Amino acid sequence: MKVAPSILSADFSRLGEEINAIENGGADWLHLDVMDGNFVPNLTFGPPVIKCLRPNTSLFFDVHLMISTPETLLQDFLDVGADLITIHYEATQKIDEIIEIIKKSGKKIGISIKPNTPIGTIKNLLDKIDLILVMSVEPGWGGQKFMPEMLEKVKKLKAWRDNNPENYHYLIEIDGGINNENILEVKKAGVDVVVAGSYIFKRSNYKAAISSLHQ
Ligand SMILES: O=C(CO)[C@@H](O)[C@H](O)COP(=O)(O)O
Ligand SMILES: [Fe+2]
Repeated sequence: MKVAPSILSADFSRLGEEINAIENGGADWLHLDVMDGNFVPNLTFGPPVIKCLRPNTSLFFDVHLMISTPETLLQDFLDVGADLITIHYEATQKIDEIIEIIKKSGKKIGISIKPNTPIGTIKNLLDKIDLILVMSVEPGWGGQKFMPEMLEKVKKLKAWRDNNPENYHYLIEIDGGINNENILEVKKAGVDVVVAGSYIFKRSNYKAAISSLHQ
């Protein structure tokens, strides 16, 4: 299982150093939470910040777009070095178009769903995507409480993929409230990639925090 620290809980005044520290601490991916103050009430950063971070690390850039109509900024995120772009199912009417554009660019495409969106809603997209991101908190902030009932979505996604390996190749990622107390349950449900923000960045030893999620 891969661990993708979310820089949302990092010290933004020292972002480059923080990323080097989690890279040296064994992070597999870097999770970048982009918020627009519209799809979610919070605001973070956009393509210029990601562009500055790109030469600083060789980590895989897992960009989680919590923005309305992501199609308008898609090319910018591709241009600044995103490796995987995850858009929210609830944020656009143009999912098929977005999937096409990202696939043509050679980058990976993920779809995310909020806690209240049933998993069946996106079933018809699963054969076209590289990753499905199950939100285990309401998107918008780090440091919220994990919603264990979201693991039912993970179990369904795993069963669908196991039963249809020719058509389904997606990774299952979970995001929100992950820590050393729920990680075993999360792993057992079938998650391939865990995002963790506050659990890692609130600790002084990032390596130990990342290792505790890997085990
Ligand atoms: O997308 C989001 C929040 O909307 C996340 O990626 C959070 O940043 C995860 O933070 P923790 O819940 O692990 O503190
Ligand atoms: Fe996220």
